Amino acid sequence: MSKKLLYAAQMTAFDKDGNINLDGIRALVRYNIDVNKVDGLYVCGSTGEAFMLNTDEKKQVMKTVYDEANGAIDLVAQVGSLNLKEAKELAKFATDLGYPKLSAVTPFYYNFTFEQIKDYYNEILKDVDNKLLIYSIPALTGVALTTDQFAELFENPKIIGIKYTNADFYLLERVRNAFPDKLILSGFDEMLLPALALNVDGCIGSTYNLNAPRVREEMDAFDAGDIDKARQLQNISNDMITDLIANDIYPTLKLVMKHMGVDAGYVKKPMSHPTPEMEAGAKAIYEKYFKN
Ligand SMILES: CC(=O)N[C@H](C=O)[C@@H](O)[C@H](O)[C@H](O)CO
Ligand SMILES: CC(=O)C(=O)O
Repeated sequence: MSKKLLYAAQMTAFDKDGNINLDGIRALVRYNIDVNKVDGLYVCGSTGEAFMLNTDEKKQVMKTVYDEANGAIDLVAQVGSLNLKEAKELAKFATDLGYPKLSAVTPFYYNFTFEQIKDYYNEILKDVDNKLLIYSIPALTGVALTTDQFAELFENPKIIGIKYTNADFYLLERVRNAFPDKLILSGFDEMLLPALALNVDGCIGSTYNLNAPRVREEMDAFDAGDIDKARQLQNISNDMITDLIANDIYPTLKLVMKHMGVDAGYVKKPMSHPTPEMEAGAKAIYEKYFKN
């Protein structure tokens, strides 16, 4: 049985005014490699607040992460954008840098038809020699692809898998069995164990920036057939994720990181800057789940 893959969704550090902080980004990457020992990073996704960045900022983030990782781990550049020209430009930029994989969110906001979505993916990949994971997150995009639609997208051989951020386990079972050779990575950290039960290849998530060691232990327990242990670990993780969400997850991820010795700076507005109550909540999360 091959080992499950653990990817952190890379955060982007900002200063108080919303400018990207490259030193903070480097420190986060180092922590993910040296302490979390992740297999890879998902760069410029939701957790990276990338849908609030301009093209040049996205390029700077991709370059800084690539540079700091220095070939030590796998890297996935999320290039999807409602501006297809930007998506293409980023796909070329990340590929030229050396990113071994791309990903693109399904185009959102306008109710695009499936034909339009298919054109979008094929267009992004047309001029680049790279592989791509479909980023499926229906709760935020409103786009829920079916098994048949995934099959049509997979007709493009450059499309190698799915980042599956969806609570629909019926669909996950259908998709996993329809495409045994595709890379399927689970995107809801709080639903990892049921996704493992359906034989996903691993996971990508925001909370792994903090919680990767516990999650590695859970996946190893699962691989070893120790489901009770995996369930206990998922239970602790889910208490932690429930507390993170109640405290406002994006700024709180960064606040807890700071307790771990990594200054990840601020989130970007319109996300919220921390209040004293949020700071106290983050300290409590750190002490309860991470201080040893
Ligand atoms: C929108 C978003 O951030 N999704 C992440 C990955 O897809 C997850 O890692 C969640 O943050 C996490 O599962 C908490 O709900
Ligand atoms: C996995 C996730 O949270 C992201 O899109 O960044």
